[in-house]
Amino acid sequence: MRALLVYESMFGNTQQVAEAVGAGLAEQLDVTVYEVGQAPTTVGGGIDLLVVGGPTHAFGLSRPATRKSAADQVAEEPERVLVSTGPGIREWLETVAVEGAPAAAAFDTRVRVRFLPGSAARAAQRRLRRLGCRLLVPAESFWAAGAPGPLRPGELERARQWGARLAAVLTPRRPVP
Ligand SMILES: Cc1cc2nc3c(=O)[nH]c(=O)nc-3n(C[C@H](O)[C@H](O)[C@H](O)COP(=O)(O)O)c2cc1C
Repeated sequence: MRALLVYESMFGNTQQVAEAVGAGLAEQLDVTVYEVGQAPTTVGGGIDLLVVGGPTHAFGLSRPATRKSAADQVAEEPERVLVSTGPGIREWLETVAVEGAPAAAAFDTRVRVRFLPGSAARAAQRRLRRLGCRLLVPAESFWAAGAPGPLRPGELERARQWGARLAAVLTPRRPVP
């Protein structure tokens, strides 16, 4: 079975999580991981699972202004590299054509601050549903220690396990871990 994972990342946290989720999915599926600027404009009927991930910006999916704010932050720190330089997951989900009602799931990265609401993954999940996708599991968040980061300890392993579990839910021939 085939999976497509599309991620957006400014500072690199979501990119790392995406690669870990991809590794978990690859334990059972044929998976291709795309940075959103490189992602196809059509998700064909041969894709069984579509996974999208992005950073939470201003309580939801990024917008041009929030991406500019992140890019400005990166520009001030010469050791950092901006990962996504073009449109984000919001824009990709607004324009992509999805064929064949695939299964889907969404994740984000964000900072764990008390009473700070909002999740890019939940916003992406609503859009995936509108595109006719069947959500396999609830939206998942992976935690950064702050903006820009780094990720909290253990989050990459949790991301790999989440990917492996997604694949197992999609192909329940083996017991779900
Ligand atoms: C402009 C901007 C707005 C943000 N807004 C939120 C927010 O509302 N909630 C949150 O939990 N984190 C917020 N963050 C933190 C990011 O979600 C977090 O640093 C994330 O891991 C970044 O992922 P990336 O490295 O893939 O870009 C914001 C970061 C930026 C740059």
